[in-house]
Amino acid sequence: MGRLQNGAWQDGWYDTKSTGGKFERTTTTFRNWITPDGALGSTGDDGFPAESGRYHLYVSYACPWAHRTLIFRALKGLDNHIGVSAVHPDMLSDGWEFRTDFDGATGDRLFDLPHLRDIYTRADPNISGRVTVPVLWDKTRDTIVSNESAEIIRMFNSAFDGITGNRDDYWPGELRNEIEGVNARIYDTVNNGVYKAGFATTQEAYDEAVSELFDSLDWLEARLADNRYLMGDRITEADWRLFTTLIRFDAVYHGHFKCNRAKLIEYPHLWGYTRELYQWPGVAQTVRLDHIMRHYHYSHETINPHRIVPIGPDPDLTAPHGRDEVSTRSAA
Ligand SMILES: N[C@@H](CCC(=O)N[C@@H](CS)C(=O)NCC(=O)O)C(=O)O
Repeated sequence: MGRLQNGAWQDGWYDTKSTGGKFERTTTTFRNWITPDGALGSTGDDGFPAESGRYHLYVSYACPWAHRTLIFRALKGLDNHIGVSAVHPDMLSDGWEFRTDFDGATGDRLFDLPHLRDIYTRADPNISGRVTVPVLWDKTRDTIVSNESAEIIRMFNSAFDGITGNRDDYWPGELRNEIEGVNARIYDTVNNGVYKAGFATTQEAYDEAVSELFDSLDWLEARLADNRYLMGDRITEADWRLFTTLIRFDAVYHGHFKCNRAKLIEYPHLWGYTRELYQWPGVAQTVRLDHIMRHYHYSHETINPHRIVPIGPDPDLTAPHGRDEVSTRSAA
């Protein structure tokens, strides 16, 4: 793993020395927005109109942030409008690679380049920063629209509605304030919380992260006892953002990242909720536990130096979820 410095690749692991053993996620670089007519979005430049076949998504099936974008592509009927390339699950000294010797790793379907970093330097030859997935690429302007998953899912939520006719809304105006509050806690203590626990290099940093994580899982368990989804009876982006961490929890975060006060399957409401979301039309195809297991255990040499991929749990994600009863209860 490494980063680009003025367009040149430098190998190296995350620096936690300067932050007292804490893992701190850096901010993303490309922040343009696709809009229905190419008008300026919240940040970046204008000129990225929604068009079928114009944009391409680079993902890792292992990555929870990229996973969000794959889910929104499926939920919003964008499969025939936005192509996908999936990297190899091993992220080693060259960063994400387009090798194809793993089932589901497609290679770079646009340019046949060897590394994801080549996509970044194609967009900007002097770029500095981390080379992360997801990346949303614009074939017309030959550049990166965005590499921020939270914003890509909001583009997918509405920008292409005129093309697909799919008007399902996971970011409804009347719930936005509440969603932002819930997202903030889940991002900090759950989505990123598992990484803060797993990448901590001091006991104090680990203790703090893991205790905030399990406080939040207790809070979510209580919330989902009386609410079918985080916002009640309506599924929103907050649920999909939480789902990509929950679906990885017992497979990698519990063992590999030492988030082992409890397993997900020990929380009846969170576990039923995870199964319901997994069984949502189009979602199961976006979940690749083989990529997830391989990526984390094989790529993080500092945590797992022998790169042994454990046998892993094999929970029945297709078992009846029983969540319809929660809706009935809260509606009654
Ligand atoms: N803010 C980004 C974070 C994406 C991210 O951190 N992706 C990880 C994979 S799970 C990655 O590509 N890491 C490579 C690196 O940090 O060098 C987003 O949500 O889109």
